[in-house]
This record gives sequence, C-alpha cells and structure tokens, in this order.
Amino acid sequence: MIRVEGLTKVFRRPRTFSGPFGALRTLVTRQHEETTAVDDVTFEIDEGEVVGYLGPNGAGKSTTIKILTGILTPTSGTVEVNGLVPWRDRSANARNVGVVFGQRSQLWWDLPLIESLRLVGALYDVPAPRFETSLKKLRDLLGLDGFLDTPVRQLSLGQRMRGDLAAAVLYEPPLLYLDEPTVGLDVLAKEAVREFIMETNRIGRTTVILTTHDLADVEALCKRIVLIDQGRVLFDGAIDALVDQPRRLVVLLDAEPEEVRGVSRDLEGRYVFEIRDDLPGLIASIAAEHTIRDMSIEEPALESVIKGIYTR
Ligand SMILES: Nc1ncnc2c1ncn2[C@@H]1O[C@H](COP(=O)(O)OP(=O)(O)OP(=O)(O)O)[C@@H](O)[C@H]1O
Repeated sequence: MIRVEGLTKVFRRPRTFSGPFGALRTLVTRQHEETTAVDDVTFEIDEGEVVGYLGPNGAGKSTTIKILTGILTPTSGTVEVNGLVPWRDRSANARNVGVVFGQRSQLWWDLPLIESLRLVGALYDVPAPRFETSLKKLRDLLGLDGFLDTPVRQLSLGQRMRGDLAAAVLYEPPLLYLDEPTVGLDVLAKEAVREFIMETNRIGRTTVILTTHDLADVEALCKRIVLIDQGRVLFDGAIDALVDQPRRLVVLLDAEPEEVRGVSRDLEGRYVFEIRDDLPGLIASIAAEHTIRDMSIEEPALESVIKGIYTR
C-alpha cells in the first residue's frame, strides 16, 4: 500500500543575521542554511496495518507525512501510495487518504459541524445515499448528535476532534494519517478516539499511520512502530519484539563504582543488571561481593525502551 525508498527532504532557507544591519546583511549575502529533515528513509506499509510513526520533536515525522499526502515534494527518493506518486497525483492521492491533525482543525470554523461534513462530502463527490449512510454510522460511532448543529468554533476540543475524525473518514479512504489525534483530550475522550480508530481499521481494513507523543495510543493501537530521529530510521518492527527484552534488577549497593564492573548505572547511581534466567542466583552473586541496600525489578516499559534507543 505504501512504499517509501531512500526518501530525503532537505529544506533550504536564507541565512538570517541579527544585529543592527542584520536585515541588510541577510539580503546582501544570500547565504543559505540547509536542514535535512528526512534522511534516506525506507519503509513499506501493508494494507490494514496500524503503524506508529514516532520520534522526538523535530525528528521529521510531519515532513514525511506531508510528502505522503502530496503537500511537499521530496529532494530525492521514491514514494508510492496506493500506486500513486503523491506529489504528482495530488488530487487522486487526496481521495485515498484521510488526514487528522490534532493541533489544528480541517473543518470550517464558522460552519455548523453538519455543514462542514456536507461540504467534505461534496468536495469528495460522495453520492447522496452513501453520504447519508456514512453520516448515520459516524453519528453513532462518534456520538455526534449533540453538537452536529453547533459551529465548529464553539465545539470543545474533544467534540472538535470527533468532528475531524468524521470528516477524515466520511469518504471512506483506504488510508488514514493521524497526527496527534488525542493531544489535549481527557482520559475518556482519548479512549473514545482510540476505539474509533480501532473500529475503522477493523471494519474497513483501513491502513493507519499514527504520529503521537502519547505512548498509550501506540500501545493500544499499533503492532508495529517506525522510530525516527534526526530524519533517520532507528527502528522498524513489532512492538512485541522491542519490549520483549530482559527484565532488569536495579540495586543500590554499598560499593564504589570501580568495584562493580560490567554493569550500567542509572541516574540515581543504582546498578542495573539484566535478569537472564536465574534471579536468585544473580542476587546471591551480587550479595556475595557487596552489601545490597535496596533493590527492585523493572519491567521493560515501551517508554524506557524507546528512550534507550534514542540515547544510544
Ligand atoms: N518548511 C520548513 N523549512 C525549513 N525547515 C523545516 C521546515 N519544516 C520543517 N523543518 C525542519 O525539519 C525538521 C523536521 O521537522 P518536522 O516538522 O518534520 O518534525 P516532527 O518530527 O514532525 O516534529 P514535532 O514532533 O515537533 O511535530 C526540523 O528541524 C524542522 O525545523
């Protein structure tokens, strides 16, 4: 469904100077600064997959998504989305994808939600009977009835997000890009959005690319994640494989660092041992050489595993 190979995007912008004559210098020197936002990224996503596309701020996630939606043209590399090259076949590509940006709405601010949805239907040439069937389903699934006639600007964040999700799937695109779809929502609203995404994926085999900083979204929805940092892919694979790492024994010892070799220390100066099979044996071997003042066992949480990958 999506094939990305050697994707690279370099942004070039005029170098700006500050100071009394900064603006003049900026104009005269015409120097440029380059940022490689996406750097030789390759991945494939199959129909029906829900993939978390994750990375710290500035990693290159939005730039990738903008290229996949056809908003940006890459510097090099190839991309195929449902057989189309997004930036060449922009309007055909747009019909294949639904997009939700949690930080800003795609809806018409001054129109009642229902009118916004009707406009989306008209823009995507959804025939009237299909529109009505789709709307009925979405009213039920997303609980839209209480605010269909309210102008979008008056909706709460949770209501607005439900409206945006409805608009993104109204024309039943086979592919959804969701950029921070739960940002700022309360626990119940997050849960409702996650359930809707799961249901959409299940019913329509909709392929979903999810960008989020909320790892609970990822744990609830994705079997696979692609991790990027500084434009490069650091990990691409199943979450299970990532979290399926040894548990760790974290101990506080009465010992000088040079006396304890071959293990790492955490920020609080505790020693971190990987638990292979024999936990009692491990504790006994540590206790034979040092005095243990405190100890705990840590499960590999997705968050700390990901943090570990970023700091490698
Ligand atoms: N239009 C632009 N012109 C110049 N540089 C840009 C432009 N858009 C993005 N960048 C730069 O490209 C890099 C990647 O940005 P991008 O928005 O893709 O990151 P992101 O992973 O989506 O981050 P966030 O989680 O903060 O949204 C950043 O260094 C950013 O400053």
